[in-house]
Amino acid sequence: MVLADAGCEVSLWGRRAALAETINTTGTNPDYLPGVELPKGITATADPAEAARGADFTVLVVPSQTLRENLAAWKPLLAPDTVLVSLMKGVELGTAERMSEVIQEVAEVPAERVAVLTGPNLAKEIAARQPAAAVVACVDEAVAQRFQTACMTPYFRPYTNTDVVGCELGGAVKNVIGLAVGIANGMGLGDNSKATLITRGLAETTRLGLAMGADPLTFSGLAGLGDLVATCSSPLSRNNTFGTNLGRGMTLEETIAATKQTAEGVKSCESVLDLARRHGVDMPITETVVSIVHDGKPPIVALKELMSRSAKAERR
Ligand SMILES: NC(=O)c1ccc[n+]([C@@H]2O[C@H](COP(=O)([O-])OP(=O)(O)OC[C@H]3O[C@@H](n4cnc5c(N)ncnc54)[C@H](O)[C@@H]3O)[C@@H](O)[C@H]2O)c1
Ligand SMILES: O=P(O)(O)OC[C@H](O)CO
Repeated sequence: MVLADAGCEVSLWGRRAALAETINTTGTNPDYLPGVELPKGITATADPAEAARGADFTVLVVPSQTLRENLAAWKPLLAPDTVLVSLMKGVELGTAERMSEVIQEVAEVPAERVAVLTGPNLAKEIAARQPAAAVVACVDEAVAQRFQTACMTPYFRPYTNTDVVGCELGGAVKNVIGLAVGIANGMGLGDNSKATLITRGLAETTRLGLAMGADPLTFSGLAGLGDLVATCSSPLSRNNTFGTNLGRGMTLEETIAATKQTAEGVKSCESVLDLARRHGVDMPITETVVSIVHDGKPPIVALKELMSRSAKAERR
């Protein structure tokens, strides 16, 4: 929608031919954005070759854990010199790779051909054309500027950044902190507790970023604090809602069954913890989320353990 509103010709791929046909004939996507009229200039197709043909930008947005498999199939179809843009906010399980790393590896393209769009961008609010800002990150600033121009509209304001590592970590770790805040919310905890999780969550994100060569200032920007605030305060966030259901006492199976869309933090909390361990970084909130979501630790027990850690200085 944003690209079409910005004047681009958009070819949208989806797995289901019937849904692509509905989008083309009704100008709406009733399964994902009911009641929203899509702009002219979007053509949907279930044929990836048709979607990829001649594209200046190939925008990738599937669940993070399926990207490698999807992109391997699409690689022969990509237009020469196309810039691959990731909208995904996850870290791959097993490899602990960021999405731009998976893209470079699978598509065999240099970092200069890969950009990331991230920031406080809850889909339903964007679809309602409510004002929002975002970050386009690429190691090549000129490439980031090209995509910035391609997606700038009166309601969508993208900034550029060359710190791809920081921008991607901000997007992936905020989902884990969103789960933690949701759990606190579901347990009936108040705003002091949630503000503590957000602030200390940002501290552990920044520690990981520093260890991985990111610019610490990125984390006080849209990809860090901005997205953290949106995710941790909105019931529209799938990660936040997932955590709230767990905190209210639903089992993991019940919570998964109640979640219709992708809550990236559920899988990425494990890969973020993997990254932290590889880089020797302490991420106690992430560790707590993993223990609740994957090891079945009752939230009340995990909370007690988190609060009884040894005393520390705020900044180390
Ligand atoms: N929805 C948002 O507000 C939002 C905002 C910014 C970024 N993102 C990111 O976008 C990514 C995707 O999330 P989403 O909101 O689109 O999720 P979603 O669950 O709404 O949609 C995922 C889409 O991927 C398809 N899909 C599922 N498995 C697939 C597979 N194996 N191969 C191909 N397609 C598959 C689904 O059919 C669906 O159309 C995530 O990384 C998320 O963090 C989402
Ligand atoms: O619904 P969530 O939790 O995946 O969050 C959506 C976006 O990432 C918010 O910027």
